[in-house]
Amino acid sequence: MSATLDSSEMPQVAKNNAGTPSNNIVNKTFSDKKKDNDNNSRLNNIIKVKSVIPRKRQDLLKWYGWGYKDSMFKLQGDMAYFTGNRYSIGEKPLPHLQKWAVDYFNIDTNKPPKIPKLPTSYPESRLPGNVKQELEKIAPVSVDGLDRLIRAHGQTLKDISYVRTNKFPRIPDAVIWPNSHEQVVQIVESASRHRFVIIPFGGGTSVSGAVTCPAKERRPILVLDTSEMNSILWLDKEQLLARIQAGIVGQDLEREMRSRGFTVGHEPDSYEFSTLGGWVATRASGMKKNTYGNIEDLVVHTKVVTGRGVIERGCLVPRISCGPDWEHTIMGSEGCLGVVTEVTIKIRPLPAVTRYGSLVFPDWESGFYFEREVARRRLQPSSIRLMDNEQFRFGQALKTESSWGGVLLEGLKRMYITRIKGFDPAQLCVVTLLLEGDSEQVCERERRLHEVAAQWGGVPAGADNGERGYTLTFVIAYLRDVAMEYDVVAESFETSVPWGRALALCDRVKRRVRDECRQHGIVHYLISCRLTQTYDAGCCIYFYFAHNTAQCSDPVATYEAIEEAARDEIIASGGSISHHHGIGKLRKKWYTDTVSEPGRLLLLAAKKALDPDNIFALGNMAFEEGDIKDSVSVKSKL
Ligand SMILES: Cc1cc2nc3c(=O)[nH]c(=O)nc-3n(C[C@H](O)[C@H](O)[C@H](O)COP(=O)(O)OP(=O)(O)OC[C@H]3O[C@@H](n4cnc5c(N)ncnc54)[C@H](O)[C@@H]3O)c2cc1C
Repeated sequence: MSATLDSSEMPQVAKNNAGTPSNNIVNKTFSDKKKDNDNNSRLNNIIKVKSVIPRKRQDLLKWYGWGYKDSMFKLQGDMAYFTGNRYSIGEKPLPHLQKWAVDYFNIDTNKPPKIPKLPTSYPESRLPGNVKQELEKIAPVSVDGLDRLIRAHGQTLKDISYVRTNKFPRIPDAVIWPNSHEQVVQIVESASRHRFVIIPFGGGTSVSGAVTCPAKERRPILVLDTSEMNSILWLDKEQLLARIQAGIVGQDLEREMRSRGFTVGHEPDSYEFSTLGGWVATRASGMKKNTYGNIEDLVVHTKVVTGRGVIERGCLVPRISCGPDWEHTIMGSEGCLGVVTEVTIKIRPLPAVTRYGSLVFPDWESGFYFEREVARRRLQPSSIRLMDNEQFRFGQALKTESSWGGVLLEGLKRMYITRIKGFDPAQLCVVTLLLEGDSEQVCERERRLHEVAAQWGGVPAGADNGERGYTLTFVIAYLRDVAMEYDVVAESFETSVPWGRALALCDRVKRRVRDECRQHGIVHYLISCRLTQTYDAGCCIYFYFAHNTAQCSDPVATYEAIEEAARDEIIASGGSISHHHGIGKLRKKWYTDTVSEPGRLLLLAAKKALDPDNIFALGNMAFEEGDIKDSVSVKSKL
């Protein structure tokens, strides 16, 4: 195997600071043996990546919400704007956003925004002093209140509401930052000896409550922050593979790969902050999965530290017919079976051409049938997304220009679409496209897509609109913070569904949400959806729901009750518990209906086999939350 490495930086060889050999957990792993063979060429070229995100995350990121501290929506007078210059709409007035927010949510912009105050006190750490000292010999440890608070949660509405009001029933007792697989082995051994709980923490972007501390846990909880484990261990240009530590953040990974002429191509909307290990642990899906695959298609090999030892396959092969693929037990295990420390992942040469595109359709059904036909013919470009009319209008509200009507409906294009084609602006829908490949492939694919679009009344609406659609994806995540400042709660939920049931599902879920709002006395709300991924057998539908909380004594509980009703409707309509957001604690209720009893028992058996002491007591999926009794309950169920 000819391995070519790119960095001249010296390796960060893992140190056992405690000075004790790792005895309990398997000492020599398969990939160590492999390293012995390839040592000379690989070890000298480990690339320690300098992450955009510092260890003190709070220096760069908001402690109470989404993303960078310097990036947020602000309402001022009758104008809205987005601060900072990290995103294309930064520091530009958004003349339509405030009117849109008032129209939909009846917000009172004269009231001062509710900006949360940093807590002044935190629960005392329950980590015993002797254990802390032992851990400090392995890797840096913090018991600082804010370090613990910001790693007590992910990004669900409840998480963010609790962090803003300092209402968490339980936060971690300490945070540790290992920088190597070997250090993780020692930490897990220590947990086994001293009976504390470990929560693996990547980017904290979970939207399922997966990373949130189990409220009932009585043992000390240690958050194992993977962010210092972000080295590229080797990169093989011939085999198009790279072995990477699991804590690398998406944007760092992509930047490093691009600078060497490659891409992993996995771009979930959270990829600025989420990590490789998090993607594996949640079975993530990226926006360009049509070209590069979802995470399960990209991963070739994982190395995982469990309570029972290190689990990994002994060879690096593209496929193996060797019984059920247990690596799929790790993918989607949501931190409950162990810590993913290293991942071998496919890489691709950078495409010669990246082209955006957009199409306008007279209504949702036409756009939907276009997408269905594209999937039937397997014509999907890297990304293809259909937005409903509500989202089209929201896109208009985020325009930086002052003329109402929007980019899509400007000038001649506007006249063509509305007057000549006769599209109703209150019905029309937009498809955004992202095409990658060589110039000829991209042109040919675009031509064929336009041909199919024409059959469903679709009209090309230009590259700028497509690009804008994709780049705005990253700022949309910032809206919830400003919404909460004006008493609006918001969240997204998603599903996968067979083609034949998708249209009915969208209809029924929207109707159910409207009915629920009526029953809860909610007048001002938004329910909207888009079709974000397509497959041979169906698609992913992604809903946004937001409402004014004026009528709600407990806004989060009301939101959750409505989302729960929506999920019941999804399941009744033939949809799944989740397409890529995972189960966590939020969607556990539907786990047993999704997986039959033998399936649940198989998961519990895997837990018993890999984590007999219930070190990873996160309480996600089929596992009960928390305290030491739960490990017994897992055992007794078997
Ligand atoms: C704005 C926004 C957009 C999003 N868009 C997408 C999207 O397009 N596609 C998508 O799939 N998801 C998306 N998500 C969800 C989320 O980003 C993914 O679930 C992501 O994979 C989580 O990665 P993370 O590193 O942030 O993990 P975390 O949130 O830190 O953890 C998630 C779970 O994985 C476990 N875990 C993390 N690292 C490890 C590890 N090394 N070993 C073992 N367990 C580990 C944790 O214990 C936890 O149970 C989005 C979320 C937000 C807030």
